[in-house]
Amino acid sequence: MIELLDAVKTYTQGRRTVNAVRGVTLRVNSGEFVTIMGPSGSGKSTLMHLMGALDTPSGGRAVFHGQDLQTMSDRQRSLLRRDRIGFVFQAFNLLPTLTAAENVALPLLLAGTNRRQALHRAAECLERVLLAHRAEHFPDEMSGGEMQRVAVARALVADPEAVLCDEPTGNLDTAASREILTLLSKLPEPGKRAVIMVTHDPNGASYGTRLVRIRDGLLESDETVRK
Ligand SMILES: Nc1ncnc2c1ncn2[C@@H]1O[C@H](COP(=O)(O)OP(=O)(O)OP(=O)(O)O)[C@@H](O)[C@H]1O
Repeated sequence: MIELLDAVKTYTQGRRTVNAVRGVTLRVNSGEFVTIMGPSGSGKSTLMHLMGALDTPSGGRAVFHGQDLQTMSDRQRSLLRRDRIGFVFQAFNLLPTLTAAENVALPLLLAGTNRRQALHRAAECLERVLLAHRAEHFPDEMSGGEMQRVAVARALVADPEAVLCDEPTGNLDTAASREILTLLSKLPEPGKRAVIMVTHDPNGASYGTRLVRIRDGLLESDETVRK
């Protein structure tokens, strides 16, 4: 469903060039929970941005369900992200003035869904992350683990085919990390959804079905994780 074919990403700042991703070929299928590990600066986030249509490669190809990202307009790519990909980041990125339910509903509201329907769907997603009882709470009334569960619910609200997570447990204690990882490990469904997670935590990688290691912008290894 998501493919990188000899993908290259080069950043240029003035006369300085950084080869963040130097030719990576990777195919992620629905049903998989792929974790990406590697040293700081090795290109993990850049790789995730390419797979999530947040960025386009400078060379090679990034393909989502057969569609080449470079052939899409910015608007088409942003609709792809809105409707078919969910994102979870280390910093939760919840809006402080909205309740949990409103934060989860926001992507649908921005897409034009009516408020009643959007809040109904948000309630379903909050139930899925076991937070129905926090629907009317504001982010500053919740723990870090709860805020990240709201962020997972928000990522699921459009029923996406891929959920991309960049260090989702980076700000959480061990117990909350475990909860989030357990939750994420239940999201992949064959024929429906894949989860891709960048992590520094080897324990986090043990929740995945496949571990990809990146070093110096290149794929170092790609292995099935034994349960
Ligand atoms: N927008 C940008 N402009 C210029 N250089 C960038 C940009 N984004 C990333 N880089 C550089 O590309 C390289 C790879 O960065 P990336 O963030 O993908 O690594 P990472 O493995 O995710 O690192 P970390 O684990 O520290 O988050 C780094 O050298 C970084 O400085």
